[in-house]
Amino acid sequence: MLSVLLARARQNGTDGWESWDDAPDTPRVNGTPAATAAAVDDWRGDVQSLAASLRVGQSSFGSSDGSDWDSYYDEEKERCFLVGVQLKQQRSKHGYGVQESIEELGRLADTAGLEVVGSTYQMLDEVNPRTYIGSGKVQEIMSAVANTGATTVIFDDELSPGQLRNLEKALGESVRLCDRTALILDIFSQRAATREGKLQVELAQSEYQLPRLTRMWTHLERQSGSGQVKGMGETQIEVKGMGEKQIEVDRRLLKGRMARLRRDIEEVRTHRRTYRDRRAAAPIPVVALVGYTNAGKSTLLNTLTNAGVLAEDKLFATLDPTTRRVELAGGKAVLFTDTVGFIQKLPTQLVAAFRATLEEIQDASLLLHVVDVSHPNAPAQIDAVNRVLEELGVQNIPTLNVWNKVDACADPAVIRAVAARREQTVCISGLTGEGLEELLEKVSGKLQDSMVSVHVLVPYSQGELVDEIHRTGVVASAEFGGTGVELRAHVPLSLAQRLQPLRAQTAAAAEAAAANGAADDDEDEESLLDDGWSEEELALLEEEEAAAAAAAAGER
Ligand SMILES: Nc1nc2c(ncn2[C@@H]2O[C@H](COP(=O)(O)OP(=O)(O)OP(=O)(O)O)[C@@H](O)[C@H]2O)c(=O)[nH]1
Ligand SMILES: [Mg+2]
Repeated sequence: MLSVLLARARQNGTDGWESWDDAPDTPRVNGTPAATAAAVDDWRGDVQSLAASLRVGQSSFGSSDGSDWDSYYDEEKERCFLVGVQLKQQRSKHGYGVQESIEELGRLADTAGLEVVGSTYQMLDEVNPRTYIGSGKVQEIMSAVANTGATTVIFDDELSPGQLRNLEKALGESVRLCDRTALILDIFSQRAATREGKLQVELAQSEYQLPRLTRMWTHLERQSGSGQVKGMGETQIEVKGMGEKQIEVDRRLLKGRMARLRRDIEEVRTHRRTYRDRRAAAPIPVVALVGYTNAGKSTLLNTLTNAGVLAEDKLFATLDPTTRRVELAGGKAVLFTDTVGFIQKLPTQLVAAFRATLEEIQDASLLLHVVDVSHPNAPAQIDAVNRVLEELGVQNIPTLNVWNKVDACADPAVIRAVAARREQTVCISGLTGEGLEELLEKVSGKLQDSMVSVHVLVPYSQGELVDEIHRTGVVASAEFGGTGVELRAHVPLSLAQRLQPLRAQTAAAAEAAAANGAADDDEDEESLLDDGWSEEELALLEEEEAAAAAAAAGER
């Protein structure tokens, strides 16, 4: 249903074919013949302004058909040609189609500072184990490269070391080969800002390079000039020759470097863990913003908190988590954490590398799954994000679906109506501020759901606990008595556990205790129930305790 609505909401018609019957079998190679470009030289100014006006509101990656004159004349940038493959059995209803995936690859190339001059794709029953695509397609790419002046060919899927070698041989020395994984790794290495981020990316790059060392050599040797995608040759190893023996030496060097990187990462992580533990001791609930890259997570954090986080129309604008405090209605504080965006075909090395950074997500009390609901591929992006969340083992953390950029939808009213009918879904615009009040209300409600109710008597000598209950919980009543403050409140579980010694005795419980001759100091279920803990809360408490014990055992 959502996909139908989204299709209707599309502002720009995109794809050529919806079913396999419509799909062209051998798509034409797209490119800009040099001769044509020369012929239109005089029109250049007009075409450039036309191209610019067409691009308003879109990415700077204009068309995928190579008719991007603006870019054609950009002498500064490295020109690249994109190649995709659609496997017939892979085309699912919600999945990214090959054209959409190539368009996204184009945006990644743009982010990495490359100029896209053309693209092509092929539909296959299965990939060619030697060259990934068929030999006819390789020929087509060779002539497209000659026509467009491309110096780099980027494949939309990860190529095996053997496929890279064979394709490189076929395409010749003057063409640089790259795949989606190397491109994403390159963007990450350009953008990583913190020491931890940089170390993680370097480790991921090394893992990618290790089995491809021989081809990296040829790459490095040819790359003595300057190229803008340096991903594959980034690791600082001296390459002197090409003999097998030297390869072995370098493999060993690279492995040594990887071991050092792992140690350094562990050290940085230990520091961060200490910080997190400290934060956990003053339990302010953490709300993590997760979602597809470019969904608008940083914009939302900025609008909510003036965080000043870089938000831009680029993929992977954010790599390092930023955490900001937000006050909800009633003065309760929560921490909002912005995280790295996800993408379909996310390289496994990167999921693993960023697992540590993504611990921010694992610690969260609530996830906000931010979706660019104006994007034609929103359903596929939602699926891709859910898959990564599953991989990270956080699919059980309570989640609110945040449909962002409703202002950019062709028919916002329809989207709003659908969202209103769905559970746990809020429609917002991080840009205009629409829906943010409702969002914060829902956040507050969800957090309260995940809290337990307590009834405690806090002595005046422990006034700081009263502050903490007010700050992190929702207080139903507070009475100032002779010895302290009697509070009924909903608080986070960890605080509830610390408050257990201060449980207020109800009159009935006190009587029962007197009848038994002594207060029962066993924290058994009944006495907890007397203190106002519901059976459900007790079950929750037990569950959480068991989970915490299991997690602690796992860490050891
Ligand atoms: N029209 C519209 N544009 C938005 C909205 N929210 C964000 N954007 C735009 O979308 C682009 C991406 O926004 P970011 O906030 O950088 O997205 P992100 O999810 O942080 O992206 P990554 O850090 O790359 O994962 C920017 O150009 C924003 O201006 C919105 O509500 N409406
Ligand atoms: Mg961001």
